[in-house]
Amino acid sequence: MSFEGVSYSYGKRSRPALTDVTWTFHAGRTVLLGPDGAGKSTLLRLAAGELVPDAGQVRLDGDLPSAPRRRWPPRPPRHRTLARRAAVTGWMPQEVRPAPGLTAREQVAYAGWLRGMERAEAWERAVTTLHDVGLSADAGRPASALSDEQLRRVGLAEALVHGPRLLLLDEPTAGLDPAQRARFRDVLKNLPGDPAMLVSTHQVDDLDELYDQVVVVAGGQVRYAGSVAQLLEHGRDGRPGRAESAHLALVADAGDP
Ligand SMILES: Nc1ncnc2c1ncn2[C@@H]1O[C@H](COP(=O)(O)OP(=O)(O)OP(=O)(O)O)[C@@H](O)[C@H]1O
Repeated sequence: MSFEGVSYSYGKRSRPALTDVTWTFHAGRTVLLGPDGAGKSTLLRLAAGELVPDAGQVRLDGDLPSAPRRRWPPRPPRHRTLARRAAVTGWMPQEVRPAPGLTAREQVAYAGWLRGMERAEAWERAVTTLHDVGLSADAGRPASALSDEQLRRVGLAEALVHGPRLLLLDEPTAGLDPAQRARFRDVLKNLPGDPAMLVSTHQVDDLDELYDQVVVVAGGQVRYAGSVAQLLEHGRDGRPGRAESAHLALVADAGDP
């Protein structure tokens, strides 16, 4: 997936959430870092096809460019592009909500159906996907009765059920305690098929356990894209291996608080 000169604003009067972002996602696991309001969620939502750029293009490998948002009426190729992106990507937003009245299995199967799977296939795949995220025992429970951490795993299963090539996860471990975070990280590490991932987070203590690439976003721009090992060399406090200081140094360089 590549971003080519992508800009996005939520409204005419608001400051752009992303400005002229050019960046290419490479296979593997990439973590997206940056302060609050940096533009991480916006970048992920553009990657998922949930938002359409004001300017520039977000492309899957070899696909058609997405038309700029303000071109009207939208042309059929754009719809085909977005439909394909929905099939190829799996998207987990920051907040996973329980679907009222549905069990965990029904919620995951419904997500599969929305992504174009046959009903029977989605129903069966919901079982294997819930197994993959360690929730087999809870598949028949109402989603609303699950803990916050279990609900995140339902959200992950929803993102995975249709077998995407690229997982896009927006702060999947925010608000979890350290033990829950470690459990969620193990689930991500051991997913069958080892899908490519782009994951935003504020947790920087254990980056190298899961990720190989890092992107740092600040002020709506990509300030750094490279390997985790290279990022760690950016620390200013003379303590190599400290992702926290390395990432803060980059953000400070960008003039952000
Ligand atoms: N729905 C929205 N309407 C208006 N402005 C928005 C909306 N969503 C985000 N923004 C603004 O766009 C900018 C980028 O926000 P975004 O959520 O992408 O940042 P983020 O890096 O994901 O932040 P966080 O780590 O707090 O989730 C911010 O200035 C934010 O206030």
